[in-house]
Amino acid sequence: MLFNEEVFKRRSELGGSVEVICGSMFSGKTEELIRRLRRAQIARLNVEIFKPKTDTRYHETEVVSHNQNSIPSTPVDSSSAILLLGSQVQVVGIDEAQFFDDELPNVCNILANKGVRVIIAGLDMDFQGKPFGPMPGLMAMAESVTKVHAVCVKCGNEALYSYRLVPNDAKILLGEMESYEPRCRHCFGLE
Ligand SMILES: Nc1ncnc2c1ncn2[C@@H]1O[C@H](COP(=O)(O)OP(=O)(O)O)[C@@H](O)[C@H]1O
Ligand SMILES: Cc1cn([C@H]2C[C@H](O)[C@@H](COP(=O)(O)O)O2)c(=O)[nH]c1=O
Ligand SMILES: [Zn+2]
Repeated sequence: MLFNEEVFKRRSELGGSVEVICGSMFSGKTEELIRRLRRAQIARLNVEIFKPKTDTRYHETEVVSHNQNSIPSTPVDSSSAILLLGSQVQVVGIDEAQFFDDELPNVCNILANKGVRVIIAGLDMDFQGKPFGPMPGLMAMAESVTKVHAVCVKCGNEALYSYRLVPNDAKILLGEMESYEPRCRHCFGLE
């Protein structure tokens, strides 16, 4: 292997990183993910985007924001599929990360150590305000964590919780405004 290829290989392996975008529903997580991924595509980097097969809310294959902004993605049923399909590219995007299995932090670590820039969006808390799936592990090992906020529908302050409007105790319940509304710390405690 020529010296410059070796240097490039080392430098590209050094270029890996994990970025997490988290917050409540309607806080702009998907919008920010799409923005960062579109910039990588403009920079002509090899980008692969994944979402959990369970997320069929707006579209079967596309990542879609509440503003109907969208970007093509590959639905997968496990984090190991991301490792398989994402290790030959420069940038990997993951939406709805809260729905993935607990192996996702390890998968993202392996990808970043191979030089991949990994950008992840997901709910940090569920409707009860509890940590959601692999999100705590992802936030712990990330170079950067960006917490975004929605507007509390009750009082207009910054919202960090997703209040469930319907009587259902299941942790996973797909939905949008008919089932959830963003609330601040004070209003989350109200009926
Ligand atoms: N209460 C709210 N606070 C902030 N944005 C809201 C609210 N309700 C609806 N939105 C819309 O949701 C968009 C964010 O959508 P999206 O990025 O898909 O959010 P997330 O992925 O965090 O659920 C905002 O740009 C805004 O147009
Ligand atoms: C709080 C909460 C949400 N969900 C579901 C509802 C939506 O389908 C997604 C989150 O979507 P968004 O991109 O953040 O708007 O997750 C859930 O299943 N369980 C919950 O506790
Ligand atoms: Zn409030």
